[in-house]
Amino acid sequence: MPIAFSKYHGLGNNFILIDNRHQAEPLLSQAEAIEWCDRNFGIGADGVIFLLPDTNSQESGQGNGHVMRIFNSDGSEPEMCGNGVRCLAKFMQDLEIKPIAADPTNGQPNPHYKLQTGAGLIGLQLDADGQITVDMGEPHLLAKEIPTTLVDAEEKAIAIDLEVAGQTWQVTTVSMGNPHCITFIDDVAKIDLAAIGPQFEHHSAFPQRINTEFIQVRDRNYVKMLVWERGAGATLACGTGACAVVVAGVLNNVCDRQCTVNLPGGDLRIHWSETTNHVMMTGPAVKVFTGLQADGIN
Ligand SMILES: N[C@@H](CCC[C@H](N)C(=O)O)C(=O)O
Repeated sequence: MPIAFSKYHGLGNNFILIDNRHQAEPLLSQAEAIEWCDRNFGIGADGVIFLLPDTNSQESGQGNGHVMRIFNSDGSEPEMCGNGVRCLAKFMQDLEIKPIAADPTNGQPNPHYKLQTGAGLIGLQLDADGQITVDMGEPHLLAKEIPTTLVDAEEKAIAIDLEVAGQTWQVTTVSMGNPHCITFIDDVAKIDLAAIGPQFEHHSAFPQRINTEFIQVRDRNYVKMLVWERGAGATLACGTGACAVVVAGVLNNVCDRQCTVNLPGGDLRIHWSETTNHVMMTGPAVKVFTGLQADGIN
């Protein structure tokens, strides 16, 4: 049976989405995901995202019965994806899955979905202007949570020197469920992403590899970001990365908690709440096309 799929993007970070609600295992293997993501011989994408049933949450009454899983374009499985989860919220709307009703008395001014992910239960608000606001949960900062060997397991790596490609970079590491290494620099235009990105990704200080964000601060509320993603390479945007950047910016005292992150694909609005410690991310999600798997790809 050919598999039906849809293509969505969040600021150019693009994904193949599969309605996988009828079975608990993803319809594609990790090897097939590599073929589907190939931009020359496949559909082309930064990753494949599956909307799966969540029998546990249905039983416990948590969430509204769905799970997100994602494979990167190299077939690896990350814990979380910020742009991907917004695309999935749009996909759920397009599939006419009923959202949970707004409840302003309970801090929920808009209809929303709840999804289980590798980073825990995520709340997705469907904003009146068509954007999606995601409660990305709390950042994790201990070295053992990233993981990184840059400092002792129970310590935080904030503004630590790291040697990469014969240069010393000052880095801060943050987990938004998945691992990020952030470095603040003078000018992102000077970065040769294809040359330097893989050297960060595979550095021995990061046993589970790493996503790397190169950041130029324009002012405390606006930064410019280039990203090299673990398992996907240079992408036009990274939602978890933008959240990690604002957390790192606050910890390094170069950003405010409310900050716009400008990426090659556009802007994300990030707010790291002082009261809840949760990071909120607001941005768009766009449907590009739907299709049916052809014979050419497995
Ligand atoms: N682009 C995503 C992150 C996808 C996962 C990442 N490549 C990883 O391996 O951790 C985002 O928008 O957050």
